[in-house]
Amino acid sequence: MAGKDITREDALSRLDHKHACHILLYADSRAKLFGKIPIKHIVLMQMRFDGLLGFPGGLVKPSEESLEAGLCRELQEELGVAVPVTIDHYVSSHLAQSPPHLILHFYCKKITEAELLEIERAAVSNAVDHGLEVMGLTRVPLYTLRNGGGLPWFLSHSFISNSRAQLLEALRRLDLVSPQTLEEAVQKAEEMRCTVKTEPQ
Ligand SMILES: O=c1[nH]cnc2c1ncn2[C@H]1C[C@H](O)[C@@H](COP(=O)(O)OP(=O)(O)O)O1
Ligand SMILES: [Mn+2]
Ligand SMILES: [Mn+2]
Ligand SMILES: [Mn+2]
Repeated sequence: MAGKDITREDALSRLDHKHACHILLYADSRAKLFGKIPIKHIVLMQMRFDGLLGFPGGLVKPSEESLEAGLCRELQEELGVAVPVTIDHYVSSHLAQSPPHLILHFYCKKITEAELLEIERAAVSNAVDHGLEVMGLTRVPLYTLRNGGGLPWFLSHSFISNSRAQLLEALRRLDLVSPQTLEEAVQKAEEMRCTVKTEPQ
């Protein structure tokens, strides 16, 4: 996605801009798909009201609340639980090219598998936005099956704003997927996206 990364300080100096904060919550897992494919890590995303994939979070007004307080508020609305987020979980700020004057702050936080399960449970029963702004939470498959299923097919879906780039950057930075697996998955997803486009209308 076009646009450019800027510093947190630069971002916060732009009071005439809109600010949004989103977070990648993840946990280690010993689970195995079909009893043999190690899951290794669980990464949470959400299916939004507009049919696009994105991370939990939302618009924050720095003049009224800190970025982290605003993100915590959004997580309460969208996940139905209080997820403590501090500046320690802050990763980056991105000045979007379009729409203009929108800055996207990104966070990552490692939690336990039990905490992540509790979030998934609470989202359905407690989140005010469940079934409205948030159609539901999803886990990101981090493995690649022989037929290309898993991460490649997930990456071939449509994502909001720069959330796909945020996901890829986080998977690299946190070493949740090997560089080779990630590269291959991105490549396969590209091929699939092209295939879908060429199908007869
Ligand atoms: O996951 C995301 N990563 C980067 N940018 C995102 C993500 N989700 C949305 N956005 C962009 C595009 C949206 O218009 C704004 C506001 O976010 P949103 O979550 O839709 O806002 P509310 O929850 O409605 O407050 O950020
Ligand atoms: Mn909001
Ligand atoms: Mn929201
Ligand atoms: Mn949101």
